[in-house]
Amino acid sequence: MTVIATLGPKGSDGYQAAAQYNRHAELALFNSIADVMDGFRSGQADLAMIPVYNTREGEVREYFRILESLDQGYWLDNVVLPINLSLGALSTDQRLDRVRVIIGRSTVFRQCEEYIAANMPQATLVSVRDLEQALAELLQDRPDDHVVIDTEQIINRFGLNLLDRELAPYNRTRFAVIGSQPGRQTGYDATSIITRPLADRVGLLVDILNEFTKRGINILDLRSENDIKTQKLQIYLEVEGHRLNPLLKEALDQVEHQVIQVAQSLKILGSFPRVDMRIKRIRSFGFIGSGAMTVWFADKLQGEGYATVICGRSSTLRPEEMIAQVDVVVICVPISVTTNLVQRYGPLLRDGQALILLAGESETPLRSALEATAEGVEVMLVHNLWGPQALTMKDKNVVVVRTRKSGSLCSEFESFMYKYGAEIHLDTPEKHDLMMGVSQKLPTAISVALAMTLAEHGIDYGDIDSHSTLTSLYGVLALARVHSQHPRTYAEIMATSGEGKKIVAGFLDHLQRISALAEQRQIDQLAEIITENIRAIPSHFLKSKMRQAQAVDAVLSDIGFKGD
Ligand SMILES: NC(=O)C1=CN([C@@H]2O[C@H](COP(=O)(O)OP(=O)(O)OC[C@H]3O[C@@H](n4cnc5c(N)ncnc54)[C@H](O)[C@@H]3O)[C@@H](O)[C@H]2O)C=CC1
Ligand SMILES: O=C(O)C(=O)Cc1ccc(O)cc1
Repeated sequence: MTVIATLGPKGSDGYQAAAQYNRHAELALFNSIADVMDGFRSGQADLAMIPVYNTREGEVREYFRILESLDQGYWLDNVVLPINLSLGALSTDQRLDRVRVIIGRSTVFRQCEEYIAANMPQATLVSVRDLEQALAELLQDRPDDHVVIDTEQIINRFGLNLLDRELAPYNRTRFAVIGSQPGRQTGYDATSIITRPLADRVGLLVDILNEFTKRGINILDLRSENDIKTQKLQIYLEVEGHRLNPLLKEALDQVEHQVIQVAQSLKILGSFPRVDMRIKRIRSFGFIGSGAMTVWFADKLQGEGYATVICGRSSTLRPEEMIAQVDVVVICVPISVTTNLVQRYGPLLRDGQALILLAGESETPLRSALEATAEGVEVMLVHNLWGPQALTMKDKNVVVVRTRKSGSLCSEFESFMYKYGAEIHLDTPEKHDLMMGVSQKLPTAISVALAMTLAEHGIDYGDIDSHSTLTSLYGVLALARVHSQHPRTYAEIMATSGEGKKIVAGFLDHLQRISALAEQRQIDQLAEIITENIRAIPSHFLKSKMRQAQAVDAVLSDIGFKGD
């Protein structure tokens, strides 16, 4: 039978946490965290349960030092226990203003500070290590001005009268479960790490955090302490992901060898299923479409603890069945079939579900989604401006088009993207499509037309680099990007409808006019057009983009980036 070492006595919060973790386990009860750990180390118990954080007290200070010396154990799980503290007395008519002594454990006193100050400010607090023994003595001596604070179970177990309940509301304690085997990977994990005492170094903390941030790894907790003897800084971190996750391994490796630059300066305390204090309304996402972007988002959502189901054209699970099972339906198919599928599947959603469109076009698909779904169905469009090859969404743009039917489920999806660092921009459907005319339809059309022109005139691509100016390189880079990815993605982009169409149409008119003026050698007029353009472009925009262009020039002229 499993034996768990935990804080006693029977009925206390430590006892309840261990019983909640494994109700069949035998519990070995101790009076201090250090004794609990000694019990585990000496082999008296298979697991140890120690309090690490309380919503009212903050961190439990001893645990930092205890964990630092954790040499033969792993932090492998957690228990979050609501703590309900009650007041017990020997008589039922005990008046609170006559109480002289309150008996309890020190942590309980800290949690009930406000209650004691408000109701028994005159009382002396007697903090005991061994509550069991203190209560036995109380029952023997029976002083009429003593009361006890602890859980209701303890008050009842010692036959005391319950005077008041819930002395400290919103009181929850997180306990760490320590075992001798590392925790298994569940896909929704966190890892806790502590550093050895660190030598002073400018920017150390920022540089450590940056290794996680640039890999899109969320930091859940950060604390620091000064080592008692050396007064050097020690940092405790809890980050999302399992210690076997390649990105996390890479980040930890960089922190140890590139940032701190001291071997063995990090100690991984363990990986465990993530403790979720936030309230989530969405449990599951169902995707219609099983392409690259679906796989990308489903993977990230799973990492956030959501269940995901994917329906492709050839999967056995049909969208009709899937829709009935999930909270949020995501349609992520080529732009040209999005509206069709919205019309087909939108009516199957019921009130309380959400339909999220992941697509590069907004006006027509959203209008159909609003028409096709019942009044109580949430509707929103998300257009991520990165491709499926992106490692993370950190600092990448995403356009979110909310509708009058976007509610809390849609907000939860937005929060998920916010959490992982996406730059969220809210647009109307028309604004989205207009701006995609500028950033997608037109540049793609130009790149495609340029490649066709080069082919038509038999231009040798080997001559491009040797004859390019700094300015002409940009167009060639766009050409390369468009022709290095899935042709269908860019064909779909060129064929989108909505406000963006007028950008391509306007461009063609102006190109023709410029081309005619050039043909007629109207140099003054052409220069006048450019001057007018300069007046229309905000000067701060021009300046800032020119600075960026020069930074790109510097990279491109670097020997490693010169074309070969
Ligand atoms: N690939 C990219 O770089 C980006 C794509 N997007 C958007 O994501 C959406 C999906 O794009 P990808 O995943 O890249 O496409 P994809 O071509 O990789 O996958 C599309 C999926 O839709 C399915 N599909 C095609 N026609 C269908 C039909 N008639 N009925 C049912 N399913 C059908 C295909 O079987 C495939 O599973 C598009 O709306 C696109 O605008 C957004 C940003 C970037
Ligand atoms: O990676 C790139 O350059 C892209 O342009 C990716 C991309 C493709 C399609 C979209 O709708 C949004 C972004």
